[in-house]
Amino acid sequence: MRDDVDACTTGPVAVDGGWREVGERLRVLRRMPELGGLPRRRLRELEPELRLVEVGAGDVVCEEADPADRLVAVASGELDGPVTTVDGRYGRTVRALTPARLWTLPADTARGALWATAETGTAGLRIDVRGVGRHIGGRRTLQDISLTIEPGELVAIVGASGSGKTTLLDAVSGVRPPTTGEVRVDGDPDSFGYVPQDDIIHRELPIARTLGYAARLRLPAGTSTDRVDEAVGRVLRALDLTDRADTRVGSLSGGERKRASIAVDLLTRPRVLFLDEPTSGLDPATAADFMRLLRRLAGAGSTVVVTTHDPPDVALCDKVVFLTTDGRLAFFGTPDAARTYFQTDHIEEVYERLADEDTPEEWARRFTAARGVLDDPPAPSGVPAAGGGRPAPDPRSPAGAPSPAGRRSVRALRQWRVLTRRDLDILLRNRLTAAILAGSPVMVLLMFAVLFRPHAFSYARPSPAATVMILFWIAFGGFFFGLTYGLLRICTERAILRRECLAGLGIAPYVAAKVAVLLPLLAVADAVMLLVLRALDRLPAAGWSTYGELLVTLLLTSAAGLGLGLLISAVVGDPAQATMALPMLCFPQVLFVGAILPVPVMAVAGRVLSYGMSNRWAFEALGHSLGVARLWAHGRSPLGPPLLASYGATFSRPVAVDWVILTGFTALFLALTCVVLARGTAYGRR
Ligand SMILES: Nc1ncnc2c1ncn2[C@@H]1O[C@H](COP(=O)(O)OP(=O)(O)OP(=O)(O)O)[C@@H](O)[C@H]1O
Repeated sequence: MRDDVDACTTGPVAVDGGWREVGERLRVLRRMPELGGLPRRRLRELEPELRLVEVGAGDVVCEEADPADRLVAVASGELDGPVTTVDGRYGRTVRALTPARLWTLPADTARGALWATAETGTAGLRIDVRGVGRHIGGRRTLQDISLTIEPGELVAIVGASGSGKTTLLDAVSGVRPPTTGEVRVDGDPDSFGYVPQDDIIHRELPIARTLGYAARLRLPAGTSTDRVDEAVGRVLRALDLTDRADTRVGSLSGGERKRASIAVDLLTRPRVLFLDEPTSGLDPATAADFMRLLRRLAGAGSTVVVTTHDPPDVALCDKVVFLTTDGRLAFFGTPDAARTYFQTDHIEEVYERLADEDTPEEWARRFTAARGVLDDPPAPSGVPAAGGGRPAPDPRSPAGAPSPAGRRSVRALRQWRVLTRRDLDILLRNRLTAAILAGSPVMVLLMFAVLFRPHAFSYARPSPAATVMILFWIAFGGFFFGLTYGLLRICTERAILRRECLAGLGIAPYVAAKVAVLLPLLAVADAVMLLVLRALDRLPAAGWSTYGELLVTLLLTSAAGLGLGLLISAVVGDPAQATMALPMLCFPQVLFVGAILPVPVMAVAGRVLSYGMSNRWAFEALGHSLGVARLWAHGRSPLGPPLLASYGATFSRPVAVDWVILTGFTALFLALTCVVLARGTAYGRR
């Protein structure tokens, strides 16, 4: 985006407004609706950027091809239409109808000011990286990196593909802590943003809605709805996304999605912001625009660290980190110092030099020797300047990386409420998922109806073998619904969760929100299953209390299935693995439940395993509630008594005991889910 109005119009020439111009500027800025509400201090910062220009009749004031290029206030004369706003809403060519005098301000500058004003944040943080290394799968992907990033600096990490840029960013940000060395953050970060390479916002929701939920999760408890809307509107304006506010994230272009992704972290002004290749996939103009926005964020005080492949990005940064092809530090300093150090005019040539000349060890050794005379600031007292120092961890950041302690202002209950609403919103908007959730119980019910004959529970002509199968498959149905409802819920949004944990989200509210949304749906599916099977006479006539008991049992087995599904979803890496795990989770719950083979008849190992099957307790509770022992013993089927003998005391346990066991399974699975997620998200431990 160009800063100079003369560059893209046919006529405008800057004029000297004399002493009156100086007094006029602030008044003009205040009149510009796009800047309404900016504090006087910010307007004063914009003042020098405002220019008075003259255009002749018919001259182009603003070109369609350059939407959002500038803001214009007409001092005298007439234009043939409104000029582009800061969010680029008009985007049309505007000409002067008469000779005119105009005040012009680069829209990029205005956006930067809006952005910097988004929150009255405090200064950025200083980050000391000392002797950081990382081993992945027995391989050293990062080796002995030591550098200091000052508050408010924009720093680029560059290097060849596979050189360890993302690994370094993750280590510095704490997303994946280093295996050796440490990262110290000077101060207690209460705002910490991380924007990974992938799109990591829910694709189902419109961008404004996504930001609304993100704001409610990030802004302090008690923030009013108006304030949330205001923050969302401001960030949308600052990132040129206002006219896409109601567009589903999945329907945005790649560049728009990138901006939407960073917008989430700009709702609260982060003191430190890490971005992994934020400009990849953007056209050069958008990429430059984006980097200038980061530049302004750093200018407003935040510390910003990006990885990038694009040399033009580096030019806008205060410092650049060059990595050798095997993850060593080849250089750290200003871009100008880099050109001097590598004796080249162009940053892109550094890549070639690092790849083709000398070994990575030699580059690293040379920089270690040279860094004393370069512009790397001296290490703070007590911290070695480079090369594997291992000072004692900073008590304020015990993990050797920024701690989340300061960001617990959003209470767990509030997080749970926001996440529950968001999960429900996502579920309802994703029609395919909603159809599968509603459709699978219907399909299962249809199969039951086709499989079982009516009257199996009739006292006059019971069918003991059929009653066993009906009980078992109902129990399994409840378990299966829960399992499948939970299985894809976490693994599909793992990156989003990791990012939200960095912003202060608690794991427990996250898991509790999943349960809060899915359990009522499961209750409906279970109740419908019982009602339909009763209506079709596959279940016996019995009082409300009996059916109430059956429903509680089914809901508890569904809850256990849901807990197991969420646990597996937390453990696996992606949806394909979760889907592959499904049969392995179902088989034991069929074989070791005691329906196909009664527990007393099983081999010892099978009997032991049956204790760990939640379905076993559901099956036995259902049998107890429906009085199958009495039916088999005294019903008119000669098969009943011998069958009962093989089942022994299976159905004699009080239902309440089975309920306690089923509740225990659910609690255990959910607790394990939280533990797994906390271990998998750097800041999830809370
Ligand atoms: N989970 C992992 N398992 C195994 N190796 C890994 C893993 N993550 C990264 N690596 C390896 O570590 C090295 C550095 O990876 P990293 O993603 O940090 O590089 P990069 O410089 O960011 O690459 P690019 O520019 O292509 O994104 C690579 O060789 C990569 O294959």
